[in-house]
Amino acid sequence: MALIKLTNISYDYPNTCGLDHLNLEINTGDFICLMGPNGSGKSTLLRILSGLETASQGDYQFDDQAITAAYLADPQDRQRLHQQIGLVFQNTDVQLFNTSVADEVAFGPRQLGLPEAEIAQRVTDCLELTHSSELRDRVPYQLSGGEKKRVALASVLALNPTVLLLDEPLNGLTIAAQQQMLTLLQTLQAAGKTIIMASHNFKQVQAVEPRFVIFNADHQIQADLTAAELATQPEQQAELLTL
Ligand SMILES: Nc1ncnc2c1ncn2[C@@H]1O[C@H](COP(=O)(O)OP(=O)(O)OP(=O)(O)O)[C@@H](O)[C@H]1O
Repeated sequence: MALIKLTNISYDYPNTCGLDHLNLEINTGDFICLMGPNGSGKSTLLRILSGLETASQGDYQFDDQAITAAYLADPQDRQRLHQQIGLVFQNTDVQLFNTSVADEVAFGPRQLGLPEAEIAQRVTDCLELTHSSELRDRVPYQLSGGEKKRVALASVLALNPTVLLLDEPLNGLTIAAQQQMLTLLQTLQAAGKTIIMASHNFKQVQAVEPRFVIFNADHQIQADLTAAELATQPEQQAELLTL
């Protein structure tokens, strides 16, 4: 049974199409890389999966639960989904709003009402995991782009989600930091998490051998391939190198 099942999902913005009749199944432990041209719908899909938006049409099932506008309108149900699916935004500035990194990472667990000792442990663990321990007393707003990405990821991990959604997590990072981020995501996958990331960095991402879900400019899924399948398709690979 798939963890995530999208059936005929479309999303319409006021003047433009965001997604056009998507069908997609994602299993627990998958590592998926969403690729495609600018504006093809990758961020829109991540927003729908996270429950920030609901599809204009179609059916979204998460862990056998239909995620509908009515479901998301219920604060408890919405919180349950947000606990299970964490989104690291492309623009981390919209995600970071606390006055210290430690408070930023503690924010989600505090919202859940966890005991302070448990919160403190999660903050320490998630900062360590994201190589951000030395940032704990810094002001998030003043961090570098790469540091902000690590702290945003730590703050999402602090909720211990089953599924991690990341919108262009490699953007603005040095090659070394990109590799560090991918290694971390692989570690999380090995720990049982499901990883779904949007990226343009085919060369870097290729090394972690994800499943590639490739969009076309018409906001549809053009191909859904394992890394091994993609390796047998030089034309598709050449196209991904141009994104
Ligand atoms: N808030 C919005 N209002 C109107 N149209 C939008 C909005 N957000 C996205 N769109 C449009 O929806 C389509 C899909 O956009 P989306 O951001 O999902 O693409 P993307 O694949 O993530 O692009 P990129 O690679 O540039 O990040 C595009 O045509 C875009 O212009």
